[in-house]
Amino acid sequence: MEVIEVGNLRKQYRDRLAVDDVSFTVERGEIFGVLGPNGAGKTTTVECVAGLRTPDSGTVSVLGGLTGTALKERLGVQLQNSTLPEKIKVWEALDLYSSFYRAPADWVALMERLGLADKRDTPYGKLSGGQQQRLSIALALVGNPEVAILDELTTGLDPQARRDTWELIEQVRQDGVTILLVTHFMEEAERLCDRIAVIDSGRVVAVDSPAGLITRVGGRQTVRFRPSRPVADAVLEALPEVAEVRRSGEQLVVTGTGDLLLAVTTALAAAGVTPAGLRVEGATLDDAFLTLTGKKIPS
Ligand SMILES: Nc1ncnc2c1ncn2[C@@H]1O[C@H](COP(=O)(O)OP(=O)(O)OP(=O)(O)O)[C@@H](O)[C@H]1O
Repeated sequence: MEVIEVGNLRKQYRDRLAVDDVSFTVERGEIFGVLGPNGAGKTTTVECVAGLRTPDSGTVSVLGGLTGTALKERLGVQLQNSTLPEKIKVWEALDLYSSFYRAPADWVALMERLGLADKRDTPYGKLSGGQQQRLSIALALVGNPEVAILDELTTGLDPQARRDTWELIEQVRQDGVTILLVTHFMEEAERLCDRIAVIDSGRVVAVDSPAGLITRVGGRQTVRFRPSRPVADAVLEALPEVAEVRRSGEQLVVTGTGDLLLAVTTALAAAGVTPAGLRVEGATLDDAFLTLTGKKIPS
């Protein structure tokens, strides 16, 4: 069953077209990712889904078309740059937010799950960036939502806190919550998302599983090595298997398809070059993203 349906969404801010034409559906129990470069229109899209912005045209339906209070009861939202009053304490924020819902979660348990128990009496303004982020996730989940919208979930968290948050989100999904996740991080998208909409310049360029997106790159591989002596790019570029030759420090990075490794090593042997530290890598979600959008997301 579809929990979120977005059809031909369009949103303009004055002279800036933020969302041009975005359509996707999210199934119950899914973690659905919205991935795209800066300014692609991800936040605007999910704000429209959350009912916080009115689209200029197109349709948005959440949980069969709920609106107003009925929707707020069943939807949890964590938005980028949402701030709380400096002086509100962690427990006060959780207690206050839980009072907005008829059947809230146990906020004490949630506070513990997010590693905030020892910050219970700390004012929001005195929390670190990562702790503020974790509190905002807790506040999105305190209403026991059926659908959670999480925008840049782990931005600002250190690697350990990021991994802990991913585990938490996996647990939340196991509880049956449908999650719409905006992210910049390929690793996060690959680890968490069942399906991903890749958005670029306000349009959906692909919707697929992470593996499906990678397959679209068409078996692209990368061979890396340090040549024992200088070798001209043209030697490798002449091979039909080779699409691109780059240099990264002392390393040569050769991208291509087919039996790339054999073609490259044979050509190097013919040129009297030994490849040191030879590594072969398959396509990644980064490659798929680059192919689909022509842009690279900084990690
Ligand atoms: N309130 C606003 N008023 C005017 N322009 C806006 C507003 N909000 C966003 N924009 C512009 O609309 C475009 C899409 O922004 P949006 O925040 O939706 O993209 P995004 O993909 O979430 O980007 P980021 O990853 O940088 O958050 C951008 O060019 C942005 O500058």
